[in-house]
Amino acid sequence: MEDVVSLEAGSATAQVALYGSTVIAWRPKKSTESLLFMSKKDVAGKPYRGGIPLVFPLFGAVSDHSDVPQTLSKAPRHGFARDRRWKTIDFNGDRVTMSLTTQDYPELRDGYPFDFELHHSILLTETALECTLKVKHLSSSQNDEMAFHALFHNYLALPSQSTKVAGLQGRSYRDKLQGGKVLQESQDTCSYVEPKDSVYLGGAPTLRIGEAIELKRSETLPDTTLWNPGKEAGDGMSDLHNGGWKEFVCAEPGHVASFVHLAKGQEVCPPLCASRVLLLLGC
Ligand SMILES: O=P(O)(O)OC[C@H]1O[C@H](O)[C@H](O)[C@@H](O)[C@@H]1O
Repeated sequence: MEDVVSLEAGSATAQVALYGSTVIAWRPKKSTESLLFMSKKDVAGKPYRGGIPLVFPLFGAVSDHSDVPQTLSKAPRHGFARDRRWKTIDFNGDRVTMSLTTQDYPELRDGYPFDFELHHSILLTETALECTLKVKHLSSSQNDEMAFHALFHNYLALPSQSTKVAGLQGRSYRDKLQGGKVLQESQDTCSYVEPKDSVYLGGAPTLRIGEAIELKRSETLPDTTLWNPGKEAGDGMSDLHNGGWKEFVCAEPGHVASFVHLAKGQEVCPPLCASRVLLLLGC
């Protein structure tokens, strides 16, 4: 089985790695390069530092949250979906669906006592990339309610020093660099000039990132994290090339400010978590 699935739609292309079901490249029509940042440094055994890693079932570290249920108390940082090999269950040229299940990985139940299925579908069109994550809590679980966070960790190949994000004015946000202090966004655009690590609660369903990218998200993804490590932390990251922090901004739609509680046997779709990223200009 190939490690990477290639998608094509007219002259647009995308690549999805089985490792983490990570979209590692996305080139819409008329674009000569991928619009997704990818680090030039590869550290074996670590998730991709770039593309669109998936965060599930915990965002950040256990210590970042005051409401972590017992069932998530052993979850690794950003969960386990981004560093497991997923399985391709459907492929059709411009669309692929991959799965991660406790049937394939029974050992996941040791730290997260649920039976579940994750299905991640990626659809490419000439101008857009649409990612949909479906979460199913199977009735064979020991526990009645499965708690989780989910997030699409989009690394967009845009200059961190000049890119602005529109659509978050007036929203509350948790500034993770100030211990989670809740502030209100007064600016009509947000920038990444300083280190940035903020979880915005709500906001317009479509965010404009820079000049050319629109990020659309479903109602099931109410939060958006904006992150760039800045120079000091960025240059200290073992999996990021020197100066790499200047080459990306992360705009991450998710359900991470609180936990989703999914009853046993219940499937929330369509879709529980859907993130749509599309090229607005230049096509
Ligand atoms: O280094 P990672 O585990 O991939 O996390 C990278 C970043 O992800 C998110 O954006 C978080 O809000 C940040 O706090 C974190 O630093």
